[in-house]
Order: sequence, then C-alpha cells, then structure tokens
Amino acid sequence: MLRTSSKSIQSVKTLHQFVRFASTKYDVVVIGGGPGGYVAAIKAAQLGFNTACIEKRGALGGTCLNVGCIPSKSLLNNSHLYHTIKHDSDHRGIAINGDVTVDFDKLMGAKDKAVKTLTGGIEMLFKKNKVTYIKGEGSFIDSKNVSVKPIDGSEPQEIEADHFIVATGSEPTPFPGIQIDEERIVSSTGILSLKEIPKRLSIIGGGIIGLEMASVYSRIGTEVTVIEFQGAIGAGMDAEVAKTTQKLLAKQGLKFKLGTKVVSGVRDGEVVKIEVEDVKSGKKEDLEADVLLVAIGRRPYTEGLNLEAAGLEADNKGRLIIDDQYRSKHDHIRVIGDVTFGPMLAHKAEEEGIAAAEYIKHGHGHVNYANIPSVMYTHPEVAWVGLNEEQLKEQGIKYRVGKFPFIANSRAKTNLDTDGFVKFIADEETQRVLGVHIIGANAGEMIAEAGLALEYGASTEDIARTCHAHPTLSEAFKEAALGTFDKTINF
Ligand SMILES: Cc1cc2nc3c(=O)[nH]c(=O)nc-3n(C[C@H](O)[C@H](O)[C@H](O)COP(=O)(O)OP(=O)(O)OC[C@H]3O[C@@H](n4cnc5c(N)ncnc54)[C@H](O)[C@@H]3O)c2cc1C
Ligand SMILES: NC(=O)c1ccc[n+]([C@@H]2O[C@H](COP(=O)([O-])OP(=O)(O)OC[C@H]3O[C@@H](n4cnc5c(N)ncnc54)[C@H](O)[C@@H]3O)[C@@H](O)[C@H]2O)c1
Repeated sequence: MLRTSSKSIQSVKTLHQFVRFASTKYDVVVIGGGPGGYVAAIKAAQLGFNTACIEKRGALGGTCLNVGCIPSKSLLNNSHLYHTIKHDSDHRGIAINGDVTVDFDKLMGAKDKAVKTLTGGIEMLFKKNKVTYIKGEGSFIDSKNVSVKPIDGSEPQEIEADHFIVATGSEPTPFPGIQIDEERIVSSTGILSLKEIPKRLSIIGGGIIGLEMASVYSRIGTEVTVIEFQGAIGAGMDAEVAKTTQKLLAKQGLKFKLGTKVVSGVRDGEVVKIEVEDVKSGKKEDLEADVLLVAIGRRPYTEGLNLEAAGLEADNKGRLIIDDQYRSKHDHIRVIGDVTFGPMLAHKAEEEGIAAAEYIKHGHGHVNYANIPSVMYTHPEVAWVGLNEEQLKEQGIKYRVGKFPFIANSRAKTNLDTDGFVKFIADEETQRVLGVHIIGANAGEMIAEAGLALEYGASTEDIARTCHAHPTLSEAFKEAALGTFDKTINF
C-alpha cells in the first residue's frame, strides 16, 4: 500500500488539492529504468520494500534494451547470418539457387521487435513483483523528495522516499565541433536506425561500439573506415588479442586508420566531409562518407536530475561520487550503473542493482569488480575477464601464459570456423587464474567459465583436470589452461 506523508497532508486544503499535490511515499524509489535501475527495483521489491521506479523514456530497459546491447546484437546476429549464407555456403555444400539479398526494412523490423518484446517483458516483471512504474522525469526537490514530470504532460507529482537509488545511466560523448543530426552524422542511437544502407561509413573510434557497428554494415555491403586516435583498436583489450582482432576484421574488408586524429567532420548535403591528421607525422587527409558515426565513449547522464538540490556531487568526468556501498554523501541515496564509477556495462549495472538493494535491506552486498567480463560481439567474438599481460607487467606480477588455437580444435574444424585462440594467464607460482582472453566463435559464452574460475580462485590445473565434453569449443579452453603448466595434447 502507498503511504501519504503527514507533511503533505498538512499542506493540503481540499480533496482536489490532496489528489493533485499529495506526495506519495515509498520505501525505495529508483530513478532510471535501465539494467541497473530496473534490476534494483525488482530486487528491492522482492526484499519486501514498497518500491517505485521512475523512467522518462516511455519504455523500460534503458540504453541497453532500447538503443544499446539488444538492438545492436539483433543487427549483429542477422547481418552475420546473411553474410554466412551469402559468402560461406558453397564450401559447406549448400547451394543457393537465386539471390540472397538484405531487406533492410525487415532487418530493422526484426531488431525493433526484439526491443519491444524485451522492454515489454520488464513491465510484466514490474507487475509480477509489485514495483510501481512511474513514467516521467525525476528531479530532486531535496534529499528526501523528488518531483516527477509525467511524460503524458499531466501535472507534476511529488514523491517522498526513505531510500533512493539513482541509475540515470550515460549518453554518447560528443565530439567537439561535430554536430550530430542522427541522419548523416550519427551517434550509436542513429546508427541503429538508419533508413538505408550507406555506401560508405566512416567511424570515429575503434572501441566496442565502433567495431560492432563496423561489422554490421561491412557485412551488408558498406565500405567501412574506422578512424582511431590510439595505435590499437579495442579500447582496453589484451594487446595480442587486439592485434589479432584487427587482422581478422581487416580480412573481412574493414579499413583502419590508426594513430589518426579527426580534425573536423561536416555535413555537406548528402555527404559528410571529414578531415583527419596522422598523429605522428601531422600529415592531413580529406575523407568523404555517406554516414559518419561518432563513437568515442560515453559519459554519465544527470541532466534534469537537479543534483544540487539533493547535494549530490560529481567528479571531473561527471561520475556521481559514492563510497564502496554505493552511498552518496547521504546514506539513503545510493548510485549505481553507468552514472558512477566502473566499466559502462549492463551486467555491471545489474550486479550493482542487486547489491544496492541488499545493502539497504541487510547492510551488505557483493560485486567482484576484478571479475567483470567484457565481450565484443563481432565475428569472431572477443571476450576477456581479469587482468591482461600489460596490466600484470605494470603491477610487476610474474605470470605464465597458456594458449590454444581454434584451428587445432575439432569442433571449430567441423564448423569451418577456426579463427582465434584461447589465452590463459596464470600466476607463475600458484597457477591461480589471473585473466582469460578469448577470440573466437562463441567467446562470449565461453568466458562465463573463466568468470566462475576467477570467482572461486581456481588454478589452471583445476580447469585442465575438469572433464570437458567432446567435441566442443570449450576443449580449447581446457587445453589453454593446461598450456600454462604442461604440454597441450592436441597442439
Ligand atoms: C550501442 C550500444 C551497445 C551496447 N552493448 C552492450 C552490450 O552488448 N553489453 C553490455 O554489457 N553493455 C552494452 N552497452 C552498454 C549498456 O547499454 C550500459 O552499460 C547500460 O545500459 C547501463 O545501464 P544503466 O542502468 O546504468 O543506465 P541506462 O541503461 O543508460 O539507463 C538509464 C535510464 O535512466 C533514465 N533516466 C535518466 N535520467 C532520468 C530522470 N531524471 N528521470 C527518469 N529517468 C531517467 C534514462 O531514460 C534511461 O532509460 C551498450 C551501449 C551502447 C550505446
Ligand atoms: N559489447 C559490449 O559490451 C558493448 C557494446 C557497445 C558499447 N559498450 C559500452 O559502451 C561504452 C561506449 O562505447 P564506445 O565504443 O563509444 O567507447 P570505447 O571506450 O569502447 O571506445 C572509444 C574509442 O574511441 C577512441 N577515441 C576517443 N577519442 C577519439 C578521437 N578524438 N578520435 C579518434 N578516436 C577516439 C578511443 O581511443 C577508443 O578506442 C563502452 O564503455 C562500452 O563498454 C559495450
């Protein structure tokens, strides 16, 4: 049952005013309905709190379900399927009699359907768990009250809560001087909803968004150029894996301009003119594209939240400042997900959502920040968890590497899909798993086994002595573990 605060009852005179202006009180109010917020709200309700979630988008699921993880994976999966059928069928004994073409509207339609089903599913979960879904923009009045501007244009509503969980997410980092119109010069949102397949796509940023979207469009016929400021792609991948990834993506037709600075990007009618400069030599070059994607990272989003009224503070990158229990300077306002510290990943936000609700209820919660997997859903996929060689060298930790290539794995051979390898990094003395880096088909699924190993402090010998089914790609995982302390069997 909802409770109405005595403060607001005192201030109302008529029943009409009471209905319009009474502040509704909850135990827990979550601001933002993305993977962090919606999971926190469900968990809080499951723990017995009277919970509401305020979301202004008009759909639950946040960036991830609406304009991030889900639509991008739909396009990645279906473009991969198309590419495989068109270019990789003949030698598998599959004859295509007739044209294989892309119906771009339907490709986009399949993506929209996946998004709609999943975001609608969260509404059902809210109903099932008795979370009140408030559709509007939440703005702090003070540290105990928020005002909600409903998206249907009705009167603002005041909400009071004992606890707040702020999960307002992130937005694309703008490129100074480049104007996004979401038509020709697009952010990650626009690239997921283009009206037609561009002939030429230039992408600023060779990070995860850049490479996933480069893969989608390259597979369906677009000429793609990735412009990256650093000397390597992959934004934080193990250097050896990043190098192999670039080689394989280049073989698929992607062009890379590494160590290259973008000077300007301007729409000129139906084309975009881009001026770039070699970071080392300073040599300038003019490029032209039909679409330019700006994907140089994301930044925390707090617009409209009225941080000052609640006394919330942000650091110089806009991340809301919290302690190790997600508490802002007020114990009853916690902050999770992209809007605060840590990797901007949906599963990280979800884990924090659970932990924040548990902290409120029990005073303790758990997220292991040393064990958050990353996956890039290109083909082959790239996945990693734990530390990479560069980080270990920096920290002066002695380690051993075990590697196993998919070319020597029987299942990969039967699948005619043998690119990539599994790389284990283990402590030199104890063989404790320190990091796992995989490039290969299904790497994103396989990395879960590495996560479990890290969580339980397994040694590579524990893994090598665990029976893995034959023939599976996971045998490469087992053999790479073996390779850190003994000879591999099949390579
Ligand atoms: C193209 C793309 C692909 C991605 N792919 C992956 C992937 O494959 N795997 C992965 O792990 N991560 C992926 N990410 C990252 C992932 O989307 C984010 O890490 C994740 O969504 C963060 O969750 P969150 O709950 O912190 O914030 P968000 O998902 O951003 O949700 C915040 C929500 O809060 C709402 N909000 C903001 N302010 C207010 C307010 N004042 N009142 C009410 N509501 C408000 C917003 O409307 C939004 O819906 C991808 C991102 C992009 C852009
Ligand atoms: N599969 C996934 O898990 C997935 C998919 C998409 C996005 N995401 C998340 O979304 C976030 C944003 O993704 P992203 O790809 O925008 O960021 P990113 O941090 O992954 O990559 C940005 C890249 O842009 C480069 N860059 C920055 N400024 C530049 C400039 N001026 N010129 C040229 N290059 C420049 C960086 O060096 C980096 O390589 C990431 O934190 C990522 O974790 C995750």
